[in-house]
Amino acid sequence: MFSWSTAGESHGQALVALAEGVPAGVEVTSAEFAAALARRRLGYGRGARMSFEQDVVQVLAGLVHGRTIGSPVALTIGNSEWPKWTEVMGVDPIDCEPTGARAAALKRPRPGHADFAGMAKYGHTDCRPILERASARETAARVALGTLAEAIIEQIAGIRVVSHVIECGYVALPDDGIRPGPADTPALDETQVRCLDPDTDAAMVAEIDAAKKAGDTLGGIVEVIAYGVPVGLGSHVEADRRLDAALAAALMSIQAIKGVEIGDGFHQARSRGSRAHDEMTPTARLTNLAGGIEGGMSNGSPIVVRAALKPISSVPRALRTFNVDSGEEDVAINQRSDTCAVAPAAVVAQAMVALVLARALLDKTGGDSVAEARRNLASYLDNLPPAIAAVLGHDD
Ligand SMILES: Cc1cc2nc3c(=O)[nH]c(=O)nc-3n(C[C@H](O)[C@H](O)[C@H](O)COP(=O)(O)O)c2cc1C
Ligand SMILES: C=C(O[C@@H]1CC(C(=O)O)=C[C@@H](OP(=O)(O)O)[C@H]1O)C(=O)O
Repeated sequence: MFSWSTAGESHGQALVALAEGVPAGVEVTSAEFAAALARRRLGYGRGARMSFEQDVVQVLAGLVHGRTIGSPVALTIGNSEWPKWTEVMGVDPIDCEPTGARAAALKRPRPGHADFAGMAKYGHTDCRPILERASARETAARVALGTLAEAIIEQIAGIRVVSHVIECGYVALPDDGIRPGPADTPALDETQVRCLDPDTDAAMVAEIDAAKKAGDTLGGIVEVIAYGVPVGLGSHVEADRRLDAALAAALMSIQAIKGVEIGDGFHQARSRGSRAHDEMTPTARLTNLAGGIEGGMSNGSPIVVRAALKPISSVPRALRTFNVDSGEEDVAINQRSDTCAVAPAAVVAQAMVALVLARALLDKTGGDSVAEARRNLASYLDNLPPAIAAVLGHDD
């Protein structure tokens, strides 16, 4: 079974990513991992850390001459800032207390962060051990894994995944605004806030500037679209095999994501049934309000999912909190934070969707190599009942 995990702290030596159940013969290069990581650093509204830190990716295992060999894929993303943090974040015991600005214990849990609940749960009186792992720095490892997942799903099934920003603060892409196609990732990379509509992109930049000027932060809504997903990934038969449930959990696991929508889910809820569902003719689906999933299974239409990102929690206009030592009122610290991370969140959401689809696809096809998985997929699709193949457009 395809599975993955990450390790690493925000100011530790490196992030680590591990993927298991990877078929042999997936073509992917170090340069592709690096390009995806660079994409996650894009986006207007990011803080200073994005400009001085680099993601140094190194694939350690599972890949030989640009192809997976069937063994686990392991990689690290070195933190180029590590030399400044060795004293505070070093793994071995030290003889004396660390010194310097970075060493000061963080005693004021920041609202909207993991600090308060994490200190209570793990028994710390310093926020550092909590914030180091709660930080969205970890999403770099997920994006690296997503690069592998995108290669798996494209090379076995021709699936292409894109992500964009549809809302940033009060600015929204109009309902009839331009949506990215399967090959639009390079065009999206050229935008400021990952929105192809130039007027909306510019309005989002202005919204971020206004929030920053007011000492405030912003969230937004991202959309991920997966094209070319074969019918029948996921299943209705058991709760934990539902594709919509897996996608919702994966997106919700991203730091600061507070809402997930499959297709036009919230709009559907406000509609009458006669307008809420995607009718079929013998040769086509007429709409895709369901976002490509019915009964927990892909239905052959593009998969469309959205995720809502809360505003950045470290608000320059300091939020009220308390000091964990004195119990007295205080305000939260705020250092060099992002103003808005909606563009990188879209890239992270894309990675999470690719990871879920890679698992669902390999669950369906089986196969220890790309070639075997492809043969199995072709055999399944070639044997669909003819009238069903006709609706999907597979009858030619
Ligand atoms: C790509 C990305 C970048 C982020 N950057 C920041 C940041 O610079 N400052 C901040 O306070 N929160 C940032 N966050 C959000 C925090 O990580 C998040 O609010 C915090 O971990 C608590 O979120 P949770 O309640 O969903 O766990 C970022 C989130 C993402 C997805
Ligand atoms: C480092 C990254 O994002 C970080 C995510 C983050 C948070 O609280 O989630 C807070 C900021 O870090 P710091 O507080 O150390 O300045 C961001 O820069 C990254 O995305 O690579």
